[in-house]
Amino acid sequence: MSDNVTGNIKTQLPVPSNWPEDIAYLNDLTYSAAVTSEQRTALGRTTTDLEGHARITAEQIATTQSRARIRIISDPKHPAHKQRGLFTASDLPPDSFILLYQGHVHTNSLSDTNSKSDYDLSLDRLLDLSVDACSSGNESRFCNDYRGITERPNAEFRDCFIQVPSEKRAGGSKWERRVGIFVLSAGNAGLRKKGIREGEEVCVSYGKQYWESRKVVAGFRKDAEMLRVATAALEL
Ligand SMILES: C[S@@+](CC[C@H](N)C(=O)[O-])C[C@H]1O[C@@H](n2cnc3c(N)ncnc32)[C@H](O)[C@@H]1O
Repeated sequence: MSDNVTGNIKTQLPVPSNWPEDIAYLNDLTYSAAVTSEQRTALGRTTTDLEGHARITAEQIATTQSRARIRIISDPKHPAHKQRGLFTASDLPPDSFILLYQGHVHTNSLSDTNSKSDYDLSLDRLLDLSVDACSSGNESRFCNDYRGITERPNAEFRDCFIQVPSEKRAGGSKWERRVGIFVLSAGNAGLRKKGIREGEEVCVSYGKQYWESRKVVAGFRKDAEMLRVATAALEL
């Protein structure tokens, strides 16, 4: 087994500043009992299947907190005022890896899904698995949608792989599927060639569907504030 493999498993980052007390801080994914061993196996890949995907090293995981920090948003004009956001702790060039999206992996069946979660992200559509960071996760759960904050997103969710030990695989390791947050590429015109500067907020696009479904949930809950925020996000 290589050092990388051991390192990925043993990387224990300290609970970061501004972490909420009622949420468990995770160093790796946890799995619902409903996730089958076949689904777990299918999340693993041999090196030949990894074409086009970033391979995240143990060192990149261990240095997460030198790139990403949580801040409580004090600007009253920010649409997530008094909530938390994800900010960079150093200058990050285009396409660089920021951090992994940690949380609880669950199947997309109704009984295994927390319909109230604002932190649920698809992990693998074909396998019908998602990662929910509602009750446990890492800094990534605080990444806000760009609408009302910046003109456009500066980061995105991307599929990636990390190396984990496997007694069954030759070489004693396998590559396992994760979702990470990455700085957007520079773009053909090079408009984003500066990447993200130290101290800037990391913002992705949740997609219109996220805000549409929040509008529906707000209607069910008769939550006027939630409806206002979702409507405002959709108007931008
Ligand atoms: C995944 S959480 C992001 C972290 C959140 N700010 C927190 O402190 O837990 C998603 C929630 O953050 C808020 N949020 C994220 N982006 C927003 C935006 N652009 N405008 C308004 N609210 C936003 C909404 O309440 C949304 O449901």
